[in-house]
Amino acid sequence: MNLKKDAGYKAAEYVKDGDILGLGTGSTTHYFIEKVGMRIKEEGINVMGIPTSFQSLLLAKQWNIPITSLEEHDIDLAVDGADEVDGDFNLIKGGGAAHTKEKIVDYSAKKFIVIVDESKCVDKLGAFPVPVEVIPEASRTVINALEDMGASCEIRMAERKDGPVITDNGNFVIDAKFDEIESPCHLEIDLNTIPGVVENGIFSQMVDKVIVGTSEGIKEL
Ligand SMILES: O=C[C@H](O)[C@H](O)[C@H](O)COP(=O)(O)O
Repeated sequence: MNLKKDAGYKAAEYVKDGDILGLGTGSTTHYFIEKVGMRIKEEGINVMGIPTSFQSLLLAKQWNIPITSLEEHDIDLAVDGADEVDGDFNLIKGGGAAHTKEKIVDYSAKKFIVIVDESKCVDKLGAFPVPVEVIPEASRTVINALEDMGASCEIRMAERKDGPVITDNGNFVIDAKFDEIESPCHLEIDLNTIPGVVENGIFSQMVDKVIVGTSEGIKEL
């Protein structure tokens, strides 16, 4: 049973001929991109993708999905994963450090579908730390500001490289753990007012549908 694959493949059913697609990042979106590639090959549908990361760019190229950009096109449908989803469709994203481009793409789409397995569904956001992308030179002052807001912070370290994770945009990521996130919408706005913050991983707007892979089958919320 592969719940991420179930959700990703289901979302690909919403792709229509001629669509411009926002291609999210991560292990769940992997299956969406794969299935879109299969539909291009088998059904001959005509779509183009706007990637949210080097990961989704490379995967899209592997599946022969034509690539375009926001300079050229508006997005009909964006499909993306999440690290947490609450009952009001607020999200935490950025477990793969891709949330800045994801937010640009997802928020600009006419329709935004989130795909997750059931482990990502929560009553309240916050067990997963909020990823905050920062200009490297601002790390210390941003951490000070985040701590003043009640978070405990860590600069995310790379696993197969010495030193910090460097995002696709050349920045650091601070993982900010808040005890409670009372208002995702306010926190999303407040975090972005700290000088040096590029973007944070709270997504409190724009989600049209959540597709959840569960052990009892697909649920569409
Ligand atoms: O930065 C990464 C993205 O926000 C991902 O969409 C998110 O972390 C979920 O990834 P996965 O589907 O691999 O759990």
